[in-house]
Amino acid sequence: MAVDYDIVIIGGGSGGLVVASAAAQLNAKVALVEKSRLGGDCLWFGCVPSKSLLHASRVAHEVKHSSRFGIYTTPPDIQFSEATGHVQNVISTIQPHDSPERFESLGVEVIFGEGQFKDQKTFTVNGRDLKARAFVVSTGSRPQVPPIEGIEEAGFLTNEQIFSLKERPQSLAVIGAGPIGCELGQAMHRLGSQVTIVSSREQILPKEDPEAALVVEKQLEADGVNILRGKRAKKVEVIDGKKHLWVGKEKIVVDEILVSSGRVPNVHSLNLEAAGVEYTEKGIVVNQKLQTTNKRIYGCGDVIGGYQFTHVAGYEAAVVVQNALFFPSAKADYRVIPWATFTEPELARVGLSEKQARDRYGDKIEVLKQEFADVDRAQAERATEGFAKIITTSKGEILGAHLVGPSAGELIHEIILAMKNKLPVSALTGIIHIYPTLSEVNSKAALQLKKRNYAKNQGLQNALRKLFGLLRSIT
Ligand SMILES: Cc1cc2nc3c(=O)[nH]c(=O)nc-3n(C[C@H](O)[C@H](O)[C@H](O)COP(=O)(O)OP(=O)(O)OC[C@H]3O[C@@H](n4cnc5c(N)ncnc54)[C@H](O)[C@@H]3O)c2cc1C
Ligand SMILES: NC(=O)c1ccc[n+]([C@@H]2O[C@H](COP(=O)([O-])OP(=O)(O)OC[C@H]3O[C@@H](n4cnc5c(N)ncnc54)[C@H](O)[C@@H]3O)[C@@H](O)[C@H]2O)c1
Repeated sequence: MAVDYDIVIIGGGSGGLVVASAAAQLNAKVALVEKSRLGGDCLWFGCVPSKSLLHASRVAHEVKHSSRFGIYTTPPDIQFSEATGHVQNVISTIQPHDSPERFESLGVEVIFGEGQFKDQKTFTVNGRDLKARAFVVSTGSRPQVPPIEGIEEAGFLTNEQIFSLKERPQSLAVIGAGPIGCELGQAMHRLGSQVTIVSSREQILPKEDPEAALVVEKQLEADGVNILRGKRAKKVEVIDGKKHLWVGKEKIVVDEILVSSGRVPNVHSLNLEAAGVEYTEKGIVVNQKLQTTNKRIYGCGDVIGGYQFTHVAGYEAAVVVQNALFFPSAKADYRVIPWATFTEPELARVGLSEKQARDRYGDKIEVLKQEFADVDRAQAERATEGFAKIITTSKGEILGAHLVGPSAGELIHEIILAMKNKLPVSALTGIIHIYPTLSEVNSKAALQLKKRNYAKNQGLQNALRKLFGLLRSIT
């Protein structure tokens, strides 16, 4: 039986929009179903507003601390509503790229509505039955609200409200010390809120290299952020307009609470059961080809769990386009997935952690660590906290990298390129790095393997000593 569409995409965010534009540009017949606005979390409540708010907060911090460069100012007057106004302006500037008009001009049929699967082959929206050769579920995720007694009654903020606040909460408790909690905790503190971060683990940013996370933690504390480690928020009560939050045996009194304690996949209103699509509380179950348990239905982005990043949703979208429109042969490859947390200092990672590398390769690994303090450009800018740590096999194959420090999210890309193309770590010393740039942190880290191997090679050292002695004697 003929169908109307090559592909129907449910959810128009980072993943769904990439599928839609690529498929339409390949001349496929495409429908995109979106329940609210195109753009998804990244544009409206995620990457774009958080990086914009972080930038405003960094400027405030720089101004406040400019005397270390001999520049004296009065303390900055932070107009919070203008800082969030800047955030909204950035969103408005980027939004046309994700607009329905742009997608319609590419040939995508954009349908606004919240639909459901009717059966294995049909998605119904606004009373219309959409039949397609393939479907993609890319409905993203939403904040997980932890089981804290009284939280619903007391009220709280998530990433869906914080960027449109007009008034700065004088004090803010941030529940969760993952990337959202650390980025927004630092931004809000630098913009004038008194922030307390509640971290369920001893280590903030628990998915990161412990030494690297410690560098971020020290900066947060130097900023004045209060961090409660190894504790969970348990109960909240409103007394005289203030929120009293019990964290273990401690009580903190704040004006507002930001919940940043993880994400849940948006699966529930889709009637996935009717389509034979299995899911767990982590997300829709997919195979390596990103097919769900119904082979005609694919999943990509946050809704399938895993790495919840815009660039990963985009990568998965490319795999889905190939498999859904043509022959399902492409497999998602998660070996070289980078990400960064945009606190100051930034923390960027690709590949294995030191522990994962040791678990897999035993002691046959090398940990090449270079502090930013030995990089002249970092000294010039007094941004010397942090390091690059590159983990390799003894032969120099790059297994992972962890950078914490100025512009770490930018600097990691040459390592990603080397790793993806299976270049040895020596490739990072094989190109000339411009002096003085922060990127020297990578070449200096990489050079350590050469130095280490030379230091171990007594035979070569003796031979060179003899050779130079001979050359001197005959000159
Ligand atoms: C505060 C914050 C900061 C972040 N910062 C970064 C960052 O710096 N870098 C980075 O890489 N990632 C970042 N992320 C993560 C990133 O935003 C997500 O990984 C990314 O948006 C996931 O894309 P997606 O397509 O899966 O979901 P989304 O982009 O959220 O898109 C899902 C879309 O589906 C729609 N939808 C939901 N249910 C339905 C339904 N039933 N029917 C129809 N449509 C539906 C939604 O309205 C939405 O438009 C951040 C996230 C947050 C919360
Ligand atoms: N820069 C970026 O790329 C960026 C920025 C923000 C978010 N993100 C994405 O969004 C995802 C979600 O971020 P997130 O920070 O919400 O989640 P997360 O899962 O990474 O961290 C949340 C933390 O909160 C803790 N927690 C849970 N309940 C708690 C409680 N009651 N009290 C105290 N702590 C509690 C969890 O143990 C966890 O460590 C990230 O994993 C990432 O993929 C990316």
